[in-house]
Amino acid sequence: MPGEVLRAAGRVERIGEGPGGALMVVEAPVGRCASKGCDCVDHAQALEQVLAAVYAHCQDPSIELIGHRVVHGGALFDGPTVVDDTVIDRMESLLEMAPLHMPPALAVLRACRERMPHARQVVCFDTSFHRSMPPLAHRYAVPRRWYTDHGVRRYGFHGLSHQYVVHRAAEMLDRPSAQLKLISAHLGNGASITAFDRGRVLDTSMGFTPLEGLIMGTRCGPLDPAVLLHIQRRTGMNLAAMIHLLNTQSGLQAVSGLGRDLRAILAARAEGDPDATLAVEMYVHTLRKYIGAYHFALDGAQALIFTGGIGENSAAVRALVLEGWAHLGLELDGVANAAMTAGQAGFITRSTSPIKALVIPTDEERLIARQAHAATAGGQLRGRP
Ligand SMILES: Nc1ncnc2c1ncn2[C@@H]1O[C@H](COP(=O)(O)OP(=O)(O)O)[C@@H](O)[C@H]1O
Ligand SMILES: CC(=O)OP(=O)(O)O
Ligand SMILES: [Mg+2]
Repeated sequence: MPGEVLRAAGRVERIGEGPGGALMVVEAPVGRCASKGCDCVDHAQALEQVLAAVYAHCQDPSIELIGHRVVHGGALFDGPTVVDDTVIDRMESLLEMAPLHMPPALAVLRACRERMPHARQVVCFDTSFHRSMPPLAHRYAVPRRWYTDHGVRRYGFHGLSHQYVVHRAAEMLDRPSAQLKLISAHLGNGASITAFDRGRVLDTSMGFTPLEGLIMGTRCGPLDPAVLLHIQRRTGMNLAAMIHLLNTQSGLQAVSGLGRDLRAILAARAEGDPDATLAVEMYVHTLRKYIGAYHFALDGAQALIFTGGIGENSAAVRALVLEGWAHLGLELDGVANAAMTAGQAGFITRSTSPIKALVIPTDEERLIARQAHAATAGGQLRGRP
């Protein structure tokens, strides 16, 4: 049906729009994604559900194009890319750089190629939007050879989400994005914040992998790398095991002791649980530090965007982050903030506030659909060979 969007278990959508036949968008999930209607208990189950949804569509000859969200494009991909064997090989070489995300994405990509050979596939990368980031932000101050020979730099992630909400914010502010300085906070299971400077990314909080930056559901965010050496000396644990713990057993889950779902942590905080209270305080404190830093790095942002499961749905977190900034020119409208409903986009600052704050539901799938169409228009192939 034209215009129809089917949201199956996990993140498979069939979007019946655009030129030619139907298009399916696949986002292999990382863990529980309850806010989008998926009831999986763990990552393996989520992957199983996505594959089942792919198989359910595989007899459908009208699906001509499949768009995939892929988290890491490294230095090998700088835009949406039509998939062939070489592309798969290059993606294989990036597996280690996003260990939570790349294996399921590749598994789903392979399943789609095998089961739906009639469809073209396009991979759309979280990293592409951040390719415009200047060296002052994307370089780490480490030995030069790490950069030139080993690709050690800030890549940045959630680019599909940041790009989508920046575009929507420009519409809502009625100004071209080339004139806007924006801060976009994507707060989901993974979380990152991006400073957008009049058409390009100035800086973003995730780094070489999606581990750096903000405190997340199960990821640590800020950490002195010397901690790894200290723990290795004291416990004998190897580096791979530590990185695994930093990805899966850290963040809100580690501090609260209550798992990664911020809803449960906020509920425990309301009951006076000290670990839950500390987890929320650390989460908000880290976020406020980044917002302050980016506001100054941009020489003054015009608007701040909240998106992702937490950014879109938690008025409490938004209030904790934004309270007390009137002296900087951001006047929270507490009533508008509390009144925001799921799926709604809108302003949560007073109309007189010089700096605006907006809630914008992200739609990575829609941007993937657009990018997949654009990448296949005229048989054009993008990305470095
Ligand atoms: N009302 C809410 N209050 C606080 N947190 C929420 C709320 N609704 C959803 N969340 C959080 O959003 C997270 C999921 O965000 P989402 O962006 O959908 O995830 P993902 O990063 O997997 O795409 C959940 O783990 C949950 O902690
Ligand atoms: C890059 C990343 O962290 O993605 P997600 O939030 O989907 O885990
Ligand atoms: Mg997400």
